[in-house]
Amino acid sequence: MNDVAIELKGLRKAFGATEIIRGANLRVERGERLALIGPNGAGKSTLFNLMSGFLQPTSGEILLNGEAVGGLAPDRIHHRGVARSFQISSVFHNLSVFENLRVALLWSCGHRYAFWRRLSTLHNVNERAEEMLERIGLARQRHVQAGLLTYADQRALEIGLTVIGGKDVILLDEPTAGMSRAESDAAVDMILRVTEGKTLIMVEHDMSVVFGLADRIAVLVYGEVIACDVPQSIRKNERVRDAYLGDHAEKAIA
Ligand SMILES: Nc1ncnc2c1ncn2[C@@H]1O[C@H](COP(=O)(O)OP(=O)(O)OP(=O)(O)O)[C@@H](O)[C@H]1O
Repeated sequence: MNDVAIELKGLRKAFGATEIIRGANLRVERGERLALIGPNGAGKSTLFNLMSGFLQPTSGEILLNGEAVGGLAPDRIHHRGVARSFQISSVFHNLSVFENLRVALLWSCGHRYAFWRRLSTLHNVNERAEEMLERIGLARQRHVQAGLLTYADQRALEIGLTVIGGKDVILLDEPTAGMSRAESDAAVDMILRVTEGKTLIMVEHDMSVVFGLADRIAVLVYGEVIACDVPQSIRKNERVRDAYLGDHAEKAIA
């Protein structure tokens, strides 16, 4: 059994004449939680888009469980076990929290959502949606229209929608962006709970979230992974401090 869930080898992506990802190498082990950090414009979202099929690499390889997936369409990569969230909300605002979870689950299993179909008749769907409601802490809001949830609860729902399909590799793009300190702390606990046993790759700017969640941290600077290591080593890494962490590191150590 291959212990590497996802691997990038010499990955490059150019937009016109501008190369944004410049030979990125990364190995993410099965079941590990990896935070991807780096300055604005370093190429973190671009790397996510490449890993999830929303962009095609210019060259280099993306291996999922040892098999090349670079260039496959997003639905094919999803089918092979990768689920991603977006910075922009993917929640259906007019549907209830519970209904959102059921739709996401059906879509992930390859069913088309039909409003006239009695979803309750579909095997297992209600049970799994119930379970996810509990895990994301929204059981009491199950009948609330998703658009009426607080911002933090909408982000929690979004994570539930990403994870509910049962994929093994979860990509979260800035899951705590825009949250208060208390909301971010609660989100960290929730993310730890819902991604247990899965491979998690997360883009995040908030260093207390990064240091609270990650087994390892990969630092992307100008389209290259300049370091990938356990948090204690990243804190001490001179190159990382110079290129990015600076003051962040001092705060993270505290
Ligand atoms: N489709 C595109 N066409 C042209 N340039 C692009 C495209 N997508 C991203 N870029 C450029 O690539 C660079 C990296 O962008 P990206 O969003 O990946 O960075 P990031 O590390 O996620 O930044 P941030 O932390 O600010 O979200 C930026 O200069 C951006 O303008």
